[in-house]
Amino acid sequence: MTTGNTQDLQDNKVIGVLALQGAFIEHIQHLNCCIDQNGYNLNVVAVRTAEELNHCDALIIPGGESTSMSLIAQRTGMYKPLYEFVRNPSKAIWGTCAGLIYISKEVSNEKELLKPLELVEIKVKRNAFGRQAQSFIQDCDFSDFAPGLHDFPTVFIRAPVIEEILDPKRVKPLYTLDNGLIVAAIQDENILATSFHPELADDVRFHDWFIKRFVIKQ
Ligand SMILES: NC(=O)CC[C@H](N)C(=O)O
Repeated sequence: MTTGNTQDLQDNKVIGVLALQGAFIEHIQHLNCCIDQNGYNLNVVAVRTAEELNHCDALIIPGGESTSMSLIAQRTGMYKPLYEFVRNPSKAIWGTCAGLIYISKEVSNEKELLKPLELVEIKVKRNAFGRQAQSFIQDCDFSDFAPGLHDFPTVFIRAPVIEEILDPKRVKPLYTLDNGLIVAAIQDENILATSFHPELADDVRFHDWFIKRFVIKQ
């Protein structure tokens, strides 16, 4: 019998972090910190194989280099398992930076060799702020969609932006910078895309919001 309490909702759910390339260790560390701080009954695993993927209830695709991530996925036979997994509406999916690019439907530039999962109905522009030297951190107030998430130190490293929402019925923008660039969006109720790297901030509140909103659905 489910009492409907948080414990039942958590019951050993597994959050996978795609570990083919990029900042997957930092995501794992942030998630485990949230689990330690809140006593969530959750597990976090690095995902490199279809077998590991199949045990997951959620998948985070980290920042890094999307062309490399894409080539490694193809060469390791992970493209098809990932393509199918992310289309399961019972799974929570979160792409950060290169991960946002990798789950997008269309990429408007630097798309040679890139084979995205074409999940999220958006067109993205890679390296939209310029090169590494133009990377930046700014405090953002995400409290409109994430209660209490004020003044979050938001890290943009050679970040993409969402140039166009291809299906506004399914995709809603969550955050737009003062210059009008969309840097966070949600598709349906289970897919999150962010241009920035919460895993590189010395602050786990964004990951805790992801766990509550997308995984245990508190
Ligand atoms: N920090 C990042 O993930 C950068 C993304 C990278 N510039 C790309 O286009 O794939």
